[in-house]
Amino acid sequence: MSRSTLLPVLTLPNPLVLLPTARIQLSLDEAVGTRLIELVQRSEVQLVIGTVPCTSPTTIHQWGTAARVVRVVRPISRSSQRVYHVTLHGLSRIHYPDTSSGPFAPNELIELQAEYPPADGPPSPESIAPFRAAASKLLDSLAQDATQQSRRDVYVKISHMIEEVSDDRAPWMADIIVAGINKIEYADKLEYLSAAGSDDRLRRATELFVKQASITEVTKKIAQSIDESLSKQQKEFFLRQQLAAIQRELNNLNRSSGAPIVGAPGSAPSSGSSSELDDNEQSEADDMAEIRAKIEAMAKDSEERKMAVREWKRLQRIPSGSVEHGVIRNYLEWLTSIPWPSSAAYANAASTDKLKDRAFLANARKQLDEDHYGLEKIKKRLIEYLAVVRLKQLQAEREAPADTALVPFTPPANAEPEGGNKSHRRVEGADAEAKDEVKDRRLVKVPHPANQPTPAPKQKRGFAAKAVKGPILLFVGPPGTGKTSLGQSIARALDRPFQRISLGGVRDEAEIRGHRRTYVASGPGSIVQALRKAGRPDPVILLDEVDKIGQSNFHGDPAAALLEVLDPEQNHSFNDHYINVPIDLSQVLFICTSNSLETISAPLLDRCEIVQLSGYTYDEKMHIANKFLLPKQLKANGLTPEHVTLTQPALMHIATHYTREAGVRSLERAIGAVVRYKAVEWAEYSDATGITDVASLPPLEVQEKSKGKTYKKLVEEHELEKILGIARWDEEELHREERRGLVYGLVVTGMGEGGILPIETTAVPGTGQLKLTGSLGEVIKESGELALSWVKSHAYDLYITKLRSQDPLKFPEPIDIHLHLPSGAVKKDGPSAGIAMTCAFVSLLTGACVPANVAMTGEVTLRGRVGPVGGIKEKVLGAHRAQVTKVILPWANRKDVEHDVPLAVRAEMQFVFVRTMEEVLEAAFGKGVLNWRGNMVVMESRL
Ligand SMILES: Nc1ncnc2c1ncn2[C@@H]1O[C@H](COP(=O)(O)OP(=O)(O)OP(=O)(O)O)[C@@H](O)[C@H]1O
Repeated sequence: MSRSTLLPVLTLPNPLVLLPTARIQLSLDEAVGTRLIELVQRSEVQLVIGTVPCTSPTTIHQWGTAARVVRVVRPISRSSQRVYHVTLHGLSRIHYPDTSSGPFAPNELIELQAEYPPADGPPSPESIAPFRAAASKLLDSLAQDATQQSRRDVYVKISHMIEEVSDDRAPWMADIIVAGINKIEYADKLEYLSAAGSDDRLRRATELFVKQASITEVTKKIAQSIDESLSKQQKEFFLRQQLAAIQRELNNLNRSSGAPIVGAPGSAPSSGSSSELDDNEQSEADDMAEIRAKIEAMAKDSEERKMAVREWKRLQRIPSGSVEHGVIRNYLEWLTSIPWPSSAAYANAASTDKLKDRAFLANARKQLDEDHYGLEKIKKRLIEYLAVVRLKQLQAEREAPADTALVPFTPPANAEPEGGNKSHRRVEGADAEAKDEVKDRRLVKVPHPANQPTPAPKQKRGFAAKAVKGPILLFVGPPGTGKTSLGQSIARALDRPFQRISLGGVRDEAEIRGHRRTYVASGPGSIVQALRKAGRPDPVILLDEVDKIGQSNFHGDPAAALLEVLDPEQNHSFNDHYINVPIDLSQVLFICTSNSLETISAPLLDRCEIVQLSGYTYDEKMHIANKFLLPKQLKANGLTPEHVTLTQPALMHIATHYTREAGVRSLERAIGAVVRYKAVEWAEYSDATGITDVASLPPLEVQEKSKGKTYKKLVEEHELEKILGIARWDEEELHREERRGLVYGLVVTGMGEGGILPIETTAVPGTGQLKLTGSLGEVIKESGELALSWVKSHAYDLYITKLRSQDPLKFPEPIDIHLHLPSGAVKKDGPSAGIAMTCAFVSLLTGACVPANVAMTGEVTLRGRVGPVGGIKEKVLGAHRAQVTKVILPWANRKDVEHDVPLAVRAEMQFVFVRTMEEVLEAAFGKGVLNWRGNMVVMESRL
């Protein structure tokens, strides 16, 4: 029979449920806490209250648990609303018959009628056995999955208790376990709380345990299946990789046999099942197949083939995503893309046929004339050069033994490099030997197959058999004189590819020779790159600006690397650090260009044949501008000769006032600027009038009458300032003046360009010293001192001093002479300013002036002899450009003027060739301007 009593009952907030045997702790607000404390204080024994779960904010469950109040504490902090903490220990189930009197709220202490259910007997064995089994199973699996050792121990301990506990204590055990499992749902707990009878309780606990165990099992299974599916993906990835590899092999087979592989997955184009998604894989496969085919085409037993095969084998062993794979592949791509002279692919070069052509030299001459105006001597030299190349080539072909021929290697249908899968090659017994023998015969000299069953067609010898070593040309001259474009013309004449390597500022040997493969992002040097771009082993390679290559430094010696490239004795086995296989460069025609010879190392000069280009006269420039530069610029700017016509005076004005150079590069640029200006004008006119065809352009008068926009084809001299701005060189000409102590010398700059250089002298109070400034080198300083000594020794004869024993720098007043060469930042050296400096001193000390139209060059000795100097053509052309009309030159340079200076220039200038200083003074100052005391002969013998 159940006992009924009025109890203080604490409503538990959702999802709290207190089961018998369990303990909970919860916070209460001030009012509830104070009441509870009052109750505790009033009670003589330990206070027991009822607890009831709130199933919703206003209702309570019908079953609850009587609980002992273990502790009520009031924490020190009063900040929060819930200020009391109470600990309750569940004792037994209680039933609340009247729960409809609500509404109820959680966390409240209410008075409720509660009934204790009657004590139940021991549970039946039918419900105990499944309970024990289900509980053990659940606890075991919980112990297995527990991550903390302490938890695992608890589960194991309870599991043991289940086995040992007596039957009548089993419901108590059920309460303990259900209360201890956090994962049990709220509704299940409420239902379990309602189970008053022992059997009922065990049955529901068993159900709960089974449910929990199956949830855990399912969770595990799901996790496992996720794991499995992940590893399946990985498996799929590997399978796909294998599939791609198989497809590649099939494609190779397909390609070499020419037959489509029907139904092969990915045999894309033939099966028609390709998709753009396969592109990457497909192109990857294609690239590898291409490399492989190129390796196969390499000459057997050649160094490059051995290296390629070795690297190919390594490539096969390395996973395709790895860094190393990329490095090796990159290397193989380079190695196989070099046009190896030994390769059968280059056995027949088109240029050989070209060379055999009887009209070869005539055609070459035509080509040179088409590309360049003038340069007669140079063209003659180039024709000689081409004739030598041709003769050597033909001779090499004749010398090749007639009874041997190269059988070109045609890869067999299923051929593969040595690095390939060996199982493909397996053939049985004698048959295998025979096949190997056939393979070994690839690209080797074999006796002429006169009586062979299937004779191979006789081929021309490959490049490996030729040994043509052309001389190396070195074009030296100022910028823009056509050195590079002459190189291009030679390549066109020989019908060979042209490549240009700029050596200006190359400081690192690796730029020529490549970096070793151990460096990150290493690659081959410029020679190999040029060969690859040319695509043939016999290109014309222009080494531009060899004079500007860096000297030996800690990055190696680039000039030394160049020596190896250019030396015919060494360049058949040029070693690029990256490629690391000797490369035969003996078929390459190297042409070097340079602005001056001074900075080129002697060993390099020794290997080259020098061809001097010294700049153009105005007349030549006019021709080049009319025939080449203007048409080129018109074409480049989308116009025709009908659109723009430059008058000859206008062209000449551009050349003389807007450019001051030996070559024609600035002239071309200025012409380009004029053409562009006209292009804009034409476009504006065309937009305004709708006239698009220049043929229907009305005459200028008609255009002007219409009062709209006008367009004039003709560009005249007076319009240039509007187009090109103020002329650059007008001012300087005004500044050339006739002054005491000032003389114009002739110089050649580091760029190989000639010009005039003022030599300024002035006298300042001093102690008879000579001061030389203007970045002067040792030699030019010495010749300055020498010049002064000559003047001092002739001071009396020239009426500078009154007594032979007087020093003109000390009498009548002590002075210092300061000599300066302007453009102070530019280094100057050499003896050729000797006569000009002497004239400057004489002018300073006598007061006579040298006219501004006179310029001179020549070395002077202490005896007053004038010695020859270099760069006469450049200097004379420079003087001509500067509109100097009288040039004083050493007698020994007469032939240079006759040979090198164009007639047109000679006709416009006066040349005075001198042997002695006296002749120089007469030519410079004019006859009779300087007074001489006594007789020259006497004077000379005295010295
Ligand atoms: N004799 C010539 N006939 C026709 N065109 C010429 C002639 N000389 C030079 N040119 C033209 O002048 C331009 C400059 O020539 P190029 O580039 O060959 O000069 P470069 O001597 O190589 O100069 P750099 O020393 O600066 O390299 C080119 O457009 C070239 O065609």
